[in-house]
Amino acid sequence: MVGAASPKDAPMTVSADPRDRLIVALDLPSVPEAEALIDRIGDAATFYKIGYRLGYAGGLALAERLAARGLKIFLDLKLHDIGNTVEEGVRSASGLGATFLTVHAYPQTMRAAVRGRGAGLKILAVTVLTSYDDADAAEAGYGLPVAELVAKRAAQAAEIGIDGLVCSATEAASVRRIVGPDRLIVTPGIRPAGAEAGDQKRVMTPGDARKAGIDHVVVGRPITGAADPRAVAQAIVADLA
Ligand SMILES: O=C(O)c1cc(=O)[nH]c(=O)n1[C@@H]1O[C@H](COP(=O)(O)O)[C@@H](O)[C@H]1O
Repeated sequence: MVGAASPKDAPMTVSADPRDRLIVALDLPSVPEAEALIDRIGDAATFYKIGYRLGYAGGLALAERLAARGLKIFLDLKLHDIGNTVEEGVRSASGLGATFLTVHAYPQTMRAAVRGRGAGLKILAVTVLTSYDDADAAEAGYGLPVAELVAKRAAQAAEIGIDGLVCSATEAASVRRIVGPDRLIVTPGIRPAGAEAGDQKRVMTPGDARKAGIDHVVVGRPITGAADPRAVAQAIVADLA
C-alpha cells in the first residue's frame, strides 16, 4: 500500500447517510433546468455534481446556493495547467462551499492542487477517464494499458496526499489495495442493468461497484434522462446499500 502523505481530514467518509453515496451529475444546459431536476428528485439525493456544461452556464453560483441549502456539491472542473494556475484556481474554488473538486492526476497538477486546497474541500484526482479503453490510451500516446495507468496514477496521488481518486469501478478493488482505506474512490461510468452505456467504455452496475469497494458513484444520463428521475435515484441508492 502506498500512503506517504496523509489525506486532508480523516476519516474520509463524508457522511453515514446512504444517499450520500450517489452523486447525481447535473449535466444540463441551464440553471432553471437543473433546479427543476433537483426539485423532482427531492430528498432522494443529497449530492450533486456540477461540471463543464452547467458550470459555464451559471452553475458555479448555483453550486454556492445549493451548498448554502445543505446539499453536497462536487465541482467537476478537471483542472490541469501549470502549477501556479492550478494552485490559485483551487484556492479560488475553495470559497464556493463544495465538498469535492477534480483535477487530472498528473503529479505537478496534483501537488499544486494540494497546495491550494482550502478547509473543507477534498481534491479528487481523475486517473483515466471512463470513456477510455486501451486503444484510446494508446492513441493518446500512453505506453501503458488503462489498468496499469490507473494503478500508477493512484499510487502517485496517494503519495502526494490527494483525498480521493476518480476511476472506473472496474479498477476500484485494485485501486483500494494501492491507496488503502483512508482515501475516497469515486466512480462514474455507472449504469443500472439494461441502461445505455453511451460513450462510457468501462462501466459497472451500482451494486457491483459497491461490492468492489467504492465510496461514491457518479450517475448522469440514467437519471437526467429518466421519465421518473426520483425513482431511478432511489433504486440506485437501494442497490448501493
Ligand atoms: O470526473 C468525472 O466526474 C468523470 C470522470 C470520468 O472518468 N468519467 C466520467 O464520466 N466523469 C463524469 O461523470 C459523469 C457521467 O455521466 P453519465 O455517463 O451520463 O452517467 C459525467 O458528468 C462525466 O463528466
